[in-house]
Amino acid sequence: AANGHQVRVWSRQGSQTLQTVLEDAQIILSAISMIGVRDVASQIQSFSLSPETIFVTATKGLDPQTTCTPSQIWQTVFANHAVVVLSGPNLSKEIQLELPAATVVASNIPTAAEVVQLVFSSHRFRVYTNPDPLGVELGGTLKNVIAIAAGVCDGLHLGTNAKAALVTRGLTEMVRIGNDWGAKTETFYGLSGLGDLLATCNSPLSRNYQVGYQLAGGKTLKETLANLQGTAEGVNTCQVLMQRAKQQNIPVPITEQVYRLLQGEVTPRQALDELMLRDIKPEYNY
Ligand SMILES: NC(=O)C1=CN([C@@H]2O[C@H](COP(=O)(O)OP(=O)(O)OC[C@H]3O[C@@H](n4cnc5c(N)ncnc54)[C@H](O)[C@@H]3O)[C@@H](O)[C@H]2O)C=CC1
Ligand SMILES: O=C(CO)COP(=O)(O)O
Repeated sequence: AANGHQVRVWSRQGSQTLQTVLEDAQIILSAISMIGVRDVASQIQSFSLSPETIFVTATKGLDPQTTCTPSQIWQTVFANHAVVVLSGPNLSKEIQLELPAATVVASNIPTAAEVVQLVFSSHRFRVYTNPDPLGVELGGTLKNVIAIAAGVCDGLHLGTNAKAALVTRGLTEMVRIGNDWGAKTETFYGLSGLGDLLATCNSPLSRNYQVGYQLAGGKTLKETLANLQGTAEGVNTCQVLMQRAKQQNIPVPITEQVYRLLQGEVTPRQALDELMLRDIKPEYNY
């Protein structure tokens, strides 16, 4: 809107129908939480859209049934449309305050990513393109699980060394899973991976971080989620990730402890001990 584009917003709480809001849209941006993506995509499928309409997805989650990413869902439903992933260290409260931020847009159709880059770039929002949509999307999605762990780390007052180790080894875990999925390693070292890790693992504005912090303070997951404003996608993502890591035999020790903590199988302190007492090993298997 700040760039002079006509913007219409739809939410299921609003008075306008989805069809009215999407009429003649050149770009459709979805920031629906993961749980609603498939439902909203199938509603839109029955509308008549211009073949030029570009879909942009900002959701950071994984489909529990299929392990599909949100962009894979949009692309399956709208096979003939360009789909662009938008992801980065973008805590919405800061963007609302017009503080400077950067993000990444990625698509299999580079010209579509360039259109979206132009539309969203402003003197307060710097947008980079990237040719690896899967990596960009997985960066934003997988870091939510590490942000829960980072909240636990701070909630237990484990110190800066512990946090640095956790985030760094968390990134290694993200690269491992991402590579197995087909994403490029470098993408995870960019804004949508490392960048988003730095933002969400260090900010109480992150809902995923808040979940970990509250659990470390002795709250149950139910109590924590009941008091949370917005969606902490990492809770569901962690389940999907564990399932996939087991199937593919990928070592994900941090994700596994977050999973066990969310299931109530370990306390935050036990999860910490389990991580610290693992077999010693080289940092990388070159
Ligand atoms: N791409 C990026 O840089 C960022 C992405 N996100 C992601 O954006 C998504 C939304 O985050 P927030 O806006 O903070 O969460 P939120 O919980 O505040 O909003 C999600 C919205 O989705 C709606 N929704 C859920 N199911 C629906 C359905 N079946 N039909 C219609 N609407 C439905 C909810 O009513 C809610 O209004 C999350 O996946 C989050 O991880 C969040 C921050 C930055
Ligand atoms: O992804 C985000 C910012 O980039 C938002 O993080 P949370 O979903 O943890 O609030």
